[in-house]
Amino acid sequence: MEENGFITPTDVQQQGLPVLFTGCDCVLHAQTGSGKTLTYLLLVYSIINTQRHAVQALIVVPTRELGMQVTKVARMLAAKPIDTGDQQKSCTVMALLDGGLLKRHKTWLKADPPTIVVATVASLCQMLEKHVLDLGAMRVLVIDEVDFMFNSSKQVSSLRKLLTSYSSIHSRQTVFASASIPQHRHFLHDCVQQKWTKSNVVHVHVNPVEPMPSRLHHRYMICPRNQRFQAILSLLQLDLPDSAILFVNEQSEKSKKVGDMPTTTLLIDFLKSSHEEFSNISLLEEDQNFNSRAASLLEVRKNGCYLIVATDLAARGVDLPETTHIYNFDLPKSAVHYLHRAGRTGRKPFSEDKCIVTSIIAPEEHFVLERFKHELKFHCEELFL
Ligand SMILES: Nc1ncnc2c1ncn2[C@@H]1O[C@H](COP(=O)(O)OP(=O)(O)OP(=O)(O)O)[C@@H](O)[C@H]1O
Repeated sequence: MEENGFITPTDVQQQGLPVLFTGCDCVLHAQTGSGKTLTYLLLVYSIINTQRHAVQALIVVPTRELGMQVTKVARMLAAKPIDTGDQQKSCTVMALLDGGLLKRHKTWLKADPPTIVVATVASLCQMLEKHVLDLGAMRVLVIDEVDFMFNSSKQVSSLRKLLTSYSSIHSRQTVFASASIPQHRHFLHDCVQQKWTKSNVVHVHVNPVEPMPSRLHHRYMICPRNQRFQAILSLLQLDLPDSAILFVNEQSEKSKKVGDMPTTTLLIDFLKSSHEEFSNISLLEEDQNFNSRAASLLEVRKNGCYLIVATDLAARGVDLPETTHIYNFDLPKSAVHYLHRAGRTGRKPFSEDKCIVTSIIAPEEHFVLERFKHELKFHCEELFL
């Protein structure tokens, strides 16, 4: 840990690891940017046996981008071989993600199974149905962004199959993680009733009274919808953010059908034509192909200071710790979406930096923001430009 700059454990690591090391099933419920990834990876590295040639840990994530990020952290930790006395052997980590070349993975899984697999549900189930991936030796199963996984219809049936038929609660330690678990008591009841976890599952709920990091500073600006573009330009020129993510809602199927230009494109074109300082803007949205999504993230990570226009694809788990400002060009669909978008900033544990979240809202949306403020217990300062 120290070699990688992790000197002091975060709250979720301090509270979660002692529970995880007892072997208990666990729901890690802690704020965005609080170090949940490292918490479950430390558990994985504490129980895998690098002498065994079998998949011993499976980490399931909602998106390719989050999967690549978790794989990178896992490989960084695996880089230092674990000294097992007679010989040192480092473990291998496979990324089994949507958009990947599964043919190559099939060969790899048959020839020399990796110790750890990081997977999206669709790719994982393809390999399980083809009996290419064997979970017989799996000792820990992690479902990251668990609330999203159970609420997105595309993956919930495959997820339930994974939890109850492709593996059993008695042969594995199950870890769920998220910064948001709506109606968590109801969810924990379901975990036991549906046999997703053992009955003594532990809910590690860090900061139950503060759903979001206290160092986030929330603001809002009321303006008619037809003046939003000018409003975001004025905000950017006021703030001059080092690194910012501008969130817009995903284009509706109806809008696509009538051939409207997506808001992401309209916003990027407007900003680029308004000021040369906005010439370099990255895009991250579902409708891009995987390569252009990867290229955007690579560009952003390389530059260190960036302006990204993104949909909620970038709201879950993506870790860009340099992000200082978040702008909601469209108000998110729910308080949970607001929490995860806001959580893309304020991601440096132990930092005192103030990080700013600004929403541009139409007058008729004010009551929605009030509802988010109540649900997520935060104050929001009105901006007048
Ligand atoms: N003990 C630590 N000390 C310093 N930095 C840490 C520590 N643990 C994790 N971090 C860093 O904190 C940042 C956030 O960690 P991580 O992405 O795991 O958060 P998270 O809880 O998974 O957030 P989210 O809910 O948004 O997915 C990362 O850049 C990570 O490297």
